[in-house]
Formats: sequence, structure tokens, C-alpha cells
Amino acid sequence: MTLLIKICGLTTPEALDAAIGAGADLAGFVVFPPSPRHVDLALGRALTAQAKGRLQRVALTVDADDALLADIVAALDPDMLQLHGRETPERVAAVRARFGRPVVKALAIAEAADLARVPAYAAVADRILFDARPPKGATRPGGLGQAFDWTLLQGLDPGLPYMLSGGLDPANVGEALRVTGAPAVDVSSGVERAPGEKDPGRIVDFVRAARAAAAPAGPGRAALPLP
Ligand SMILES: O=C(O)c1ccccc1N[C@@H]1O[C@H](COP(=O)(O)O)[C@@H](O)[C@H]1O
Repeated sequence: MTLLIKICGLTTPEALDAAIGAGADLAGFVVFPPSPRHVDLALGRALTAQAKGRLQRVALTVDADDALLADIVAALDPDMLQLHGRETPERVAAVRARFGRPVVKALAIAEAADLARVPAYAAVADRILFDARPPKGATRPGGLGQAFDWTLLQGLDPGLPYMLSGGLDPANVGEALRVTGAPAVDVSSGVERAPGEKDPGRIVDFVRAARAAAAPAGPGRAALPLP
């Protein structure tokens, strides 16, 4: 199965075109005002319309309530919802049922014990995304360019496809893939020249490096068709 690559935090038509041109599989749009990558509903609508049919569109939210999710689904028409806050497994199941879109649930990882939550989420989500646990006092739970110890994922079989994120960039994504055998990777800060400002050249470099390093089939790599 081919490695899936997601470029997240796209805020301009030019950056989105760069991700599409580079051959990314998924594009992420952050609807979370504290983020430097926040897109309001009008911009999100325009960008997801531009992306439609060219790659999978992911709307990223943080502890959004049903009213906000309804607005996001209506405006962005995302192919997937990424829940990047403290959503419980029950909340993930409820969002999935209510909005009828595949759900990617982000889990913050800092130590092996953090993986104990995987089965509960694997039972209700369509994808698990592993990200670094943010430092105390962080203004957002992700998009911080911070990596975690990838060896924690070695030998892990969450029972569903997962995505690796957190501090990936063109220089380290190859090593991250070699260590984890991840079937999918997600990047935001690592392809930027400044917070919220994507660098088309770094997007190309990231996709090229990830494809070059994509490992042969491993436990987490099987059965990863997009929904
Ligand atoms: O990108 C953001 O600003 C963001 C805000 C709130 C939650 C998640 C966010 N980004 C996601 O975090 C991971 C890791 O990002 P990075 O590559 O380390 O910058 C990724 O899934 C982003 O989409």
C-alpha cells in the first residue's frame, strides 16, 4: 500500500496548489482561531472547493461543539474530520455518527503509557494520528513542530491505519518512517518558512523525502485505502 502524505495547515491557494502538485494525498485545514493556520469558514470553503477531487480534504478542529462542526461540514464539505483536542471516545463516536464523515482522532504521545488509550479510540475512529504531547501552557495542542520518541510506535498494531505527525520535516521524515514503518505521515510546521506560512519548496522536498523512504509493507501499513 502506498504511503499517504498529508500536508496540514494550508491557508492559501498557492500553498494548496503546491501540495497538490507535489503529490500529497490529503490536505488539512485548521479551523481553530488560536492557530496561526486558522481558516475562517469563507476561506475554508474556497480552499476545499479548490481541492475537491484532487486530494482528500481534512477539516481539523479542537474540542468543537456540534454547532461549529455543523458549520464546518456545511462550508468545507470535508472528506474527513480531524479531532485534535481532548475528545473522548464517546465524543468521537458521536461526531462520526452525527456528521457521517470519517474521523481522524489525534492522540498526544510522550511516553509508552500514552498508548494505553489507543484501543478505546481505535474502536470508534477511522484513523488514529499520533502527535507529540504539547508542553504545559501551549496555546494549541498541535502544530508546534515538536516530535516525540518514534521508537514508542515500534511494533505497534493499533488495529487500524495510523498517521504519524509531530515535528516532521524534509530532513527527518525518512528516519521517522524507517523507525516506525508508519503508513501515513502528516506535517505542518516542517514545511513552513514562518508559523502559518507554507514554503512550496519545502512541501516538494517533504513529499519527495517521504516517498523515497517509504518502507515495504509492515503491520501498520496494510489495508490503508482512503475512505
Ligand atoms: O497546525 C496547527 O496550528 C494546529 C492547531 C491545533 C491542533 C493541531 C494543529 N496542527 C496539527 O498538529 C500536528 C503536528 O504539527 P507539526 O507538523 O508538528 O507542526 C499535525 O497533525 C498538524 O496538522
